[in-house]
Amino acid sequence: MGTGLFITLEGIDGAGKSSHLESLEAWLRGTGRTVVRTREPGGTPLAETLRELVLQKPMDALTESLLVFAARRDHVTQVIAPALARGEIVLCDRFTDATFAYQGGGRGFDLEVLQTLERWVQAQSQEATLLQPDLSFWFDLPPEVAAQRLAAARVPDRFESQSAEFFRRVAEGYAARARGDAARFERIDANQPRDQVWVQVESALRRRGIGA
Ligand SMILES: Nc1ncnc2c1ncn2[C@@H]1O[C@H](COP(=O)(O)OP(=O)(O)O)[C@@H](O)[C@H]1O
Ligand SMILES: Cc1cn([C@H]2C[C@H](O)[C@@H](COP(=O)(O)OP(=O)(O)O)O2)c(=O)[nH]c1=O
Repeated sequence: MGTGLFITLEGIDGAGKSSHLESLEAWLRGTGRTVVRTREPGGTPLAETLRELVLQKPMDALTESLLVFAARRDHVTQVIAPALARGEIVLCDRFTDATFAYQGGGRGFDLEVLQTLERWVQAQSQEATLLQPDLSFWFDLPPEVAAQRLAAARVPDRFESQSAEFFRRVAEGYAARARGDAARFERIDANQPRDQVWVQVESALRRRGIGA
């Protein structure tokens, strides 16, 4: 892998990720680097097709996990790894932490199976390590606040229409993942006005020497 930078945005639905993506992308471009903005599930024609299925069709948790990891495999090989090898910044709306949070936490699916799929999909040729983000922003917002924001905002998809209890488990899934890899995560207190949320994002970037 080259000297690229892999940044992901995570959090429960309604936590405010999309609201900050554009400013984040613009800020990163302002550092003079090329930015590839993408999302999961999705980011390639095949993965976007799989996204439609995952977001719309009923299926069990193993099928869901296999489809999000199949989408991820295509995305990693076609888009993410090549961009990082060119030294670019990849800014991705969700990645594998979302699988551990939604399929693992929310749906209660076997974390060991998810770890196996993660190893298969994120193995890097000729390297012992897995491809992982360099930095993951975790927009942390109480599920009841996220639900209030979403109720005012949009028609729910298959995940957004889940119960408050589901999102409490998703949030716990994110918390567990963040505990397991504390150096990679920046927890953002998303229960703040937008400008205060942005201040936290920007100061984390500067603290890590990105754009300094
Ligand atoms: N800091 C904030 N305070 C109040 N409302 C917000 C804030 N950030 C985002 N919103 C609103 O909450 C809703 C969900 O935000 P969004 O960015 O779409 O979340 P996500 O992409 O994480 O699902 C949107 O209607 C958005 O305008
Ligand atoms: C990446 C990923 C997303 N998801 C879910 C979380 C979201 O509810 C949904 C799509 O995410 P998102 O792009 O945040 O939705 P929106 O465009 O509506 O803001 O997919 C999983 O369940 N597992 C995964 O591995």
